[in-house]
Formats: sequence, structure tokens, C-alpha cells
Amino acid sequence: MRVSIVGSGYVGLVTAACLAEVGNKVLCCDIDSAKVAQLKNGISPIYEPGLDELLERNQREQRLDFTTNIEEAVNHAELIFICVGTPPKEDGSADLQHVLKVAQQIAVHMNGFKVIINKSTVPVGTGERVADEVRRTLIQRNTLHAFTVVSNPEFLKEGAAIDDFLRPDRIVLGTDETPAGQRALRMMKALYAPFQRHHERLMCMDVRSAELTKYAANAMLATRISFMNELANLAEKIGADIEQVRAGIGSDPRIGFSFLYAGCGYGGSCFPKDVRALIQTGEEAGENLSILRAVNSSNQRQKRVLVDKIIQRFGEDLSNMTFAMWGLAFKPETDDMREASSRTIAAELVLRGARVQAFDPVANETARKALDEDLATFRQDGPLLGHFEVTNTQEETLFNADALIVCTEWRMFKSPDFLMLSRTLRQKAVFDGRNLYDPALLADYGLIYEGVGRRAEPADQGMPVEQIRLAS
Ligand SMILES: NC(=O)c1ccc[n+]([C@@H]2O[C@H](COP(=O)([O-])OP(=O)(O)OC[C@H]3O[C@@H](n4cnc5c(N)ncnc54)[C@H](O)[C@@H]3O)[C@@H](O)[C@H]2O)c1
Ligand SMILES: O=c1ccn([C@@H]2O[C@H](COP(=O)(O)OP(=O)(O)O[C@H]3O[C@H](CO)[C@@H](O)[C@H](O)[C@H]3O)[C@@H](O)[C@H]2O)c(=O)[nH]1
Repeated sequence: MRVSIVGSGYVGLVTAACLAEVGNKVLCCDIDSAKVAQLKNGISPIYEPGLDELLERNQREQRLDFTTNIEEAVNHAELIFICVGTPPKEDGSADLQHVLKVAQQIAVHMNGFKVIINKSTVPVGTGERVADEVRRTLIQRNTLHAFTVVSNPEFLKEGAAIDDFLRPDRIVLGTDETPAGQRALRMMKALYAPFQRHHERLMCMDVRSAELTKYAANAMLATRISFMNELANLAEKIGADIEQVRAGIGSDPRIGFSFLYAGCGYGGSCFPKDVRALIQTGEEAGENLSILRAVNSSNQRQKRVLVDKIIQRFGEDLSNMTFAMWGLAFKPETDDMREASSRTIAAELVLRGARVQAFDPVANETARKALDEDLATFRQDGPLLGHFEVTNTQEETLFNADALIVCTEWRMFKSPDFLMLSRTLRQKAVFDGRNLYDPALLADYGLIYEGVGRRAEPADQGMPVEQIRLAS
């Protein structure tokens, strides 16, 4: 089939590459000409495992191309996916300006029947707003073409996006009952047939329910994480260990193990924004979503939990301190820094005069830009006391460092040389925002360990480092 994708970001590119991979002719459009030029030269603007190979192969085999020309994209296909951003507005609601702009542009260039597919995460009612925008533009231009709007929310996770798209848990399709809606449904079923060979994964519903399903899924997952984060904070105070509690409850199949990891808060381009947008939808509908309000504020507090521990240990003035920071991206296997907890932590430390030496295997560049922006607002009030920099290796972060902070659970950080850490860190302290390490083992190495909801082991009760060295 012929498919056009408008918006070539994380969702647009993954959708385009995966649809091309199964034989569709895909044209991907973006307003960012630098991004399109890069893509045309075979360079992916984002880090997503497996994406580069798919982009390269499908471009080479002429099933995938890129353009900045929306008219070309509209003419290319009957199926047009909208995959542009829906960032949060000041009040938390989703900003639909990019979605509605694309709807209008589709109408301007419409040359026949079109199925307009909302893949961007959009609030309930957006399908109707997109249809209104198209209808209004068609009337203004005195043209008449049949079209329908489908909701097809995307559930991929960054870092595992290709696999999530090729082997989805479910494919949600929201269509209306009109003949055009039913024709679109048949086309969409055919488009997704290659991704559900083994069993039916399609869930067909009305447009509004499909739109709400997306927010409900993210809000539920964010709630689970925040529930565990709050229990972790409690566990610390009453001498329990959240990792043991997690294992204890996850084994109940009604609860399950997924998304039960406590840590230094959830980030990314979806959970924080979508929770806030759903709260706003509730507000507009006169429904106070009190659980989600609590989740949102709980997560904002959680992003500071390591900062509080650091202040408690070293005091408010950190001007003589250097922190090594491992991991900057909001999760492993991505370079995405949107709403990453590392940003909150690094900025808070720099404002207190600390030097932060950070390393992420793929997000160093995006992190440098993000922190520059974050700290710029504070620079307006005078020169910063501290300093943030990224280093080329994990080891370089440790140079003259007092303590280590782990923000992202990249595989390479999971089993470090604890003896070396114990000898190198001046204050022998490890603040583990992802609960990667065993508190008792670190105590054996004479390291002070602070996780999230872990039972602390006094470092001085462990075997002294020198003794370990003699024993080994
Ligand atoms: N990133 C994810 O993991 C993920 C997963 C599921 C759903 N979503 C949702 O999908 C949507 C897109 O997210 P993303 O992370 O891919 O965003 P992104 O910021 O990575 O990409 C959006 C792209 O749209 C382009 N764009 C903006 N206006 C345009 C226009 N008028 N014409 C053509 N291109 C235009 C931008 O230049 C950008 O390249 C959002 O609604 C998001 O909530 C994201
Ligand atoms: O047990 C857990 C699981 C995740 N996280 C954090 O939660 C955030 C989000 O993680 P994840 O959901 O894996 O990444 P995203 O790529 O943001 O994916 C979410 O957001 C996407 C955009 O809407 C959806 O498509 C996905 O289904 C949904 O999982 C990250 O900061 C994680 O560190 C935890 O703190 N504890």
C-alpha cells in the first residue's frame, strides 16, 4: 500500500521504517529541512536500536523516501499518518497546533479520498477537531473530497520501539460508523495484517475510546511507578527493602512484575506530559482526577529524592564537591533527554555550587544541550556557582569525584569495579537512583550506599577494603 507519514520524529520514523519493511511505499514528511536532508543522506537524527538498518535498507530498496513537501506527501497516498508532537501547554493540556496545522495542509492539497490517521497522542475529541479543520478548509477552497479521520494511538517504548512496532501487544483503531470510516477500517486492517500473523491484535472501537485508551495506558503505568516510589520512600523510613517488596507483590499475577521499579522518578516525552494532559481533560469535563494529580506531584518530588539525600549527607553548600553522574537519558537505549530526572538532579547540584561530571553512552550531546537550556534560566540571575560537563568515558567522570550518582540503568553501569570505586571516590558515597547495586555488597567495600527504598547497610561494618584486597 502507499502510505504517507507527517512528522519524522521517534514515532514517525519508526512507523515509516516498519511499514516500509513489510512492503509498503512510504513517504515521510517533516518541516525540519535539516532533519530531512540528514535522513536523505542515510543518517538517523535519533538513537533507536535497529532503526538505522531499517532506514538504510528500505531507502536503498526504494520503499522509503523523505520530503519537506507536504503537497507531495498528500498526493502520495490515501493513508496519511499524523505523527507530529503534541507538547504540553502552560496549563498541562496538549498543544494541538501542529496536528491541526497538518490537518489544514492535508485539506489544502487533497486530491481524492484520504484516510487521516492520528497517531500522535491527542486528547479525546481531537478526531472531531481534525475533521472540522479539514471540512472548514475544503469549504473555504470550494473543493469537495471524501475523507475520514481514524485514531490509531501508538504504544511503542523508546529503546525498544522497532520490536514494539513489529510485534505489538495490541493495535488500537478508532473509526466511525460512516461508510468512509468502515472503508478506512478495512484499509487499516490490511495495513496491519503483517504485524499480527499469529493472533488477532486489532482492537476496533470508536474514535473517542481509542483516544482515551492511549492516555489511560500511560496514566496507569505512571501510577504504578509512583505507587512504588512512595512505598520505597516509606520502606526506607520503617526499615524495609523495596526490592524485596517488589518481588513479593509482583509474583501475584493480578499485579505482575512490569513497571514496578522504584527509582528517581519517571521521565520521557510521554508519561509526564500525558498524565498532565489527562488531568486537564478531566478538569474540562468537570471530573477531578485526584489520583493522577497525586501521581504528577509525587513524581516531581521523586525527581529530587537523590538531591535530598545528598544534601542530608553533605549539607546545602556543595561548592567544594564533585559528583560523577552515570546515565543522563530518561531511560537506557535512547538519547532522549525530555523530562529526564538527571536534568533536575544535575541542575540542583550545580545551583548549590557542585561540579557535575557526567557520562551517558549515547545522550551526552542531547544532555549537554538540555542542561545548557535548563541552566540558562538561572544564569540570568548571576553567574552559576557550580559546573556541569560531560566526559568521554565512564571512568573520566570519577576524576577527583567525591560521590557517584546513577541516574539511568544502562547495562554498562550494572557491574562496576566496586574496589576501584571505593578507592577513587573521596567521600566513598554512591547514590543509586535505579537500585542497581546490592547495599550489603557495597558496604563490604566500605562504600556508603543510598538507593531508593533500600535498607541501608552501615559501610563501616563491612570488611575493610584493604582486607578484601589481601583476601583476593
Ligand atoms: N516518543 C515516543 O516514545 C512516543 C510513543 C507513542 C506516542 N508518542 C506521541 O507521538 C507524537 C510524536 O512524538 P515524537 O516523540 O515522535 O515527537 P518528535 O518531537 O520526536 O517528532 C515530531 C516531528 O514532527 C515534526 N513536525 C512538527 N510540525 C510539523 C508539520 N506541520 N509538518 C511536518 N512535520 C512536523 C517535527 O519537526 C518533528 O520532527 C506525540 O504526540 C507523542 O506524545 C510518542
Ligand atoms: O518500573 C519502572 C518502569 C519505568 N520507569 C521510568 O518510566 C519512564 C518511562 O519509561 P518507559 O515507559 O519504558 O519509556 P517510554 O518510551 O516513555 O514509553 C512510555 O510512553 C510511550 C509514549 O506514550 C508509550 O508509547 C509507551 O507504551 C510507554 O511505556 C522512564 O523514565 C523509566 O525510567 C520507572 O521508573 N520504573
